[in-house]
Amino acid sequence: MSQIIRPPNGAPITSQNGKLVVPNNPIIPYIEGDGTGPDIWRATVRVLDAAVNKAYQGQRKIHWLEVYAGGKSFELFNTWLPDETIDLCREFLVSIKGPLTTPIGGGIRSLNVALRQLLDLYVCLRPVRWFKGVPSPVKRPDQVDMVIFRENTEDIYAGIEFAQGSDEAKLFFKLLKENFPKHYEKVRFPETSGIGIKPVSQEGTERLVRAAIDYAIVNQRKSVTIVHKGNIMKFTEGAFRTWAYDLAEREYPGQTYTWQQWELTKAEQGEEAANAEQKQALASGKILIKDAIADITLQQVLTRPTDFDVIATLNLNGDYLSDALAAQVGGIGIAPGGNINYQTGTAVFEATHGTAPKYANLDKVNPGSLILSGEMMLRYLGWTEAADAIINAMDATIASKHVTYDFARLMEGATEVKCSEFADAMISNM
Ligand SMILES: NC(=O)C1=CN([C@@H]2O[C@H](COP(=O)(O)OP(=O)(O)OC[C@H]3O[C@@H](n4cnc5c(N)ncnc54)[C@H](OP(=O)(O)O)[C@@H]3O)[C@@H](O)[C@H]2O)C=CC1
Ligand SMILES: O=C(O)CCC(=O)C(=O)O
Ligand SMILES: [Mg+2]
Repeated sequence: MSQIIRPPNGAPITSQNGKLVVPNNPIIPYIEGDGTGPDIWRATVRVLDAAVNKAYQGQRKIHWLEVYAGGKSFELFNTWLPDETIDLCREFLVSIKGPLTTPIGGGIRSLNVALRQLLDLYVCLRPVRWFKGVPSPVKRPDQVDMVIFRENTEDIYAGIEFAQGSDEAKLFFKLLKENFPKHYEKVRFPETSGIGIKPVSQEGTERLVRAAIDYAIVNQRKSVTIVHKGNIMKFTEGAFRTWAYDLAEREYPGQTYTWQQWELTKAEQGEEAANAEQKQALASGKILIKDAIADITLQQVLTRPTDFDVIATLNLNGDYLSDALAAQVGGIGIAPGGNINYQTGTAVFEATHGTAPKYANLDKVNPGSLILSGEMMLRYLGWTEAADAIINAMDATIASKHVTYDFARLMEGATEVKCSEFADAMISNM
């Protein structure tokens, strides 16, 4: 690739003793993205620059560096994800991206997933909160205030899959037949099966759960719910639950109380004693670590949202849950996220939604998710005043009912604005 010109007046963000060191002129790589990516990026970058300028009056400024992935990269360099992009994201630590297309059923594997795996961004952090006035399908969207910690490097997304009839699938089934005959018997139609493998490790689980508990402590949250399908997938999702509980009890005995402890006390001393122990632990300010099976979770986040606060879950569950929860607070147009490695500091911020290809280049979709991902990025840098300016402008713009099509179609008395006009409105509301 190497046509990349580094901004001459910018400086890199670095990390020292696990803390980010952010200069006033950081270089931040960005990937425009496919489909609606360029539209929402153009809107977002203006809002982010305006917020930084408003907050710091020219004392601080982001120096943007375009790096390439997806369709634009393929057109320019004949490669979907150049090594240089990964190297630059690693070098400059913090970046932001638009969505990238992944073909279904064949073709290239997900570039989004590849970025997360190559940079080892083990947390996909997706906060879900409601902005006053946003149309929602539920009666009390204001009760939704959850933060999803989705494991981002393992599970079925590891990409160990063998296509039906391929040499790999044949070899794999031979291995299964010869070494694990009882398991092989369970594959109902081996000749016509594709196969996928789901690795879930103790290390991967622990670093994710540690990040979720640390977040809960710092942000004074009440609970962390471990969401899993451990009744069915005992040694992956079930183990995730056990490792999560064990980690909380081992590393955070002074700050957490777990349902696993409750079970133990109940077995040894009876339910009343267990209830009293939990009550006392929570009264003393400890965070409750509990768990829920993934299917019922999808119902209960709707029916009793106040039971959920921080959620720690596996990759696939987290993918489903984040889109479902986004719907409760107004949809995927306002669902931000960040992919983070808290050990190295490396992070790539991105919206929860995809490329929404039918709206590409129409200047139509809601840039809110990417703007709020940028807001998360600014907060991550410690640029709190600029992040607050974005939240305030988002509140004011929604309150003025100047909104993109997705909100306008459900909001009484709204004026539908284009993607770029929503950004204009936010900037004028700063
Ligand atoms: N991290 C990433 O880069 C991700 C990439 N993808 C990829 O994106 C592609 C398309 O995926 P798809 O499943 O269609 O999901 P998308 O999220 O791209 O779009 C689904 C629908 O969500 C709504 N939507 C999406 N973005 C916005 C927005 N900014 N404002 C308002 N509404 C929005 C639209 O709904 P409506 O039609 O009701 O207006 C749209 O039709 C696939 O290739 C997929 O792999 C998917 C998810 C994440
Ligand atoms: O990589 C993709 O195309 C989809 C990813 C996705 O849906 C997500 O991360 O939420
Ligand atoms: Mg998704």
